[in-house]
Amino acid sequence: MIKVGIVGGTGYTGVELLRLLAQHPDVEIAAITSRGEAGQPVSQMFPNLRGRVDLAFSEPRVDVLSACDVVFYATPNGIAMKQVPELLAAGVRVVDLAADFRLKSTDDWQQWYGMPHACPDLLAEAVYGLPEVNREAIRGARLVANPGCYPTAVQLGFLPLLKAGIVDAGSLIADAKSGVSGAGRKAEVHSLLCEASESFKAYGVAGHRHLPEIRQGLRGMTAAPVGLTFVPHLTPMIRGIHATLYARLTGEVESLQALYEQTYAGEPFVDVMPAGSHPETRSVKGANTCRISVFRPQGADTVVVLSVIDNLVKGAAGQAVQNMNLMFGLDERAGLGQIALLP
Ligand SMILES: NC(=O)C1=CN([C@@H]2O[C@H](COP(=O)(O)OP(=O)(O)OC[C@H]3O[C@@H](n4cnc5c(N)ncnc54)[C@H](OP(=O)(O)O)[C@@H]3O)[C@@H](O)[C@H]2O)C=CC1
Ligand SMILES: CC(=O)N[C@@H](CCC(=O)OP(=O)(O)O)C(=O)O
Repeated sequence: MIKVGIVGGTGYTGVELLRLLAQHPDVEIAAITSRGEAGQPVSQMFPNLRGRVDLAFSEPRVDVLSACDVVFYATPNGIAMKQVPELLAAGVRVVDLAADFRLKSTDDWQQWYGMPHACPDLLAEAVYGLPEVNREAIRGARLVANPGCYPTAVQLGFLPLLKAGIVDAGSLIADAKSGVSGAGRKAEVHSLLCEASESFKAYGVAGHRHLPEIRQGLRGMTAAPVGLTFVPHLTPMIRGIHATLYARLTGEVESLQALYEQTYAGEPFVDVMPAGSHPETRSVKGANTCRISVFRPQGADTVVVLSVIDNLVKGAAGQAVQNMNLMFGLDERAGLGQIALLP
């Protein structure tokens, strides 16, 4: 059994990791941390885990985490980078759900996250954990940077078009909407019921920290210069991301539908919907799936792609488990068989 530690076990992505890992056939959960809840039994705080997780929250101490085979960081940005060098030195592998190891440029990190990087020497080694792009590098990696939620939906949506070189990579548009759990579990005014429900708004239009991450990923898919307009929105639902993507066709393609189906043939967690479908966020709620459909409205030169994920699963904890499976040579699908909840 693989001994797993979770740092940040009381946040939404930490609890989602617990839900998935408690059902994983090859995993033993060995440590779950929370500074605020240290000493409290996990199942007392989260009764859905009664009978499944028989541990109490502990302090995030490196000496305790060093006994694990792999540690997941489900913590705010800038926390993992302070502990990861010691864990790697102790032979522990790490999957960071935060952004600490996603950007390759320390200047970009400083600019978008507003703090100096604590271990810039590890950025080259860290593997960006989008399996549909980096599967081979993830196998055997010591340190995986799990992608952000918006970046997962947007990159998977654009990938077939950029790889085929049939769109203007300089004028891409990603219009994305997220459920409120994307903001995490900490108390904040903008995520209160009365603030977030029965309303809908864009935010971060001038620049969101996922912009450099998405741009970096898209640059790896094409030799052409990439230009991206990214506009996130907060929508009054709990889980889910719906990304509507626009690109201008510049090259010939017989069938966009066939291009998407061929690109993702054999991918266990990307589902290309039948032509003409409009994927709904509820069709992926609780599942590690990205559902995609592709359109060319009125035969004009604009391609429209619809890409939906659950921000907490394929956008965070599920993808992290998928990465762990690859790192340890397991079946990539192990523990990730959940079907979405309807309604
Ligand atoms: N929510 C989402 O949809 C997604 C989130 N992410 C990323 O995943 C990470 C976790 O997000 P989320 O679960 O939403 O966050 P939450 O705010 O819900 O939870 C954060 C967790 O981290 C712990 N924590 C906070 N500060 C520290 C610290 N200094 N040292 C150790 N533990 C700490 C908290 O517990 P305590 O304070 O008690 O120790 C808590 O358990 C973030 O980096 C986020 O950006 C990525 C993709 C999607
Ligand atoms: C709705 C909402 O607030 N979403 C978050 C993004 C989700 C996330 O946690 O992204 P990282 O992993 O990169 O931090 C936001 O826009 O800040």
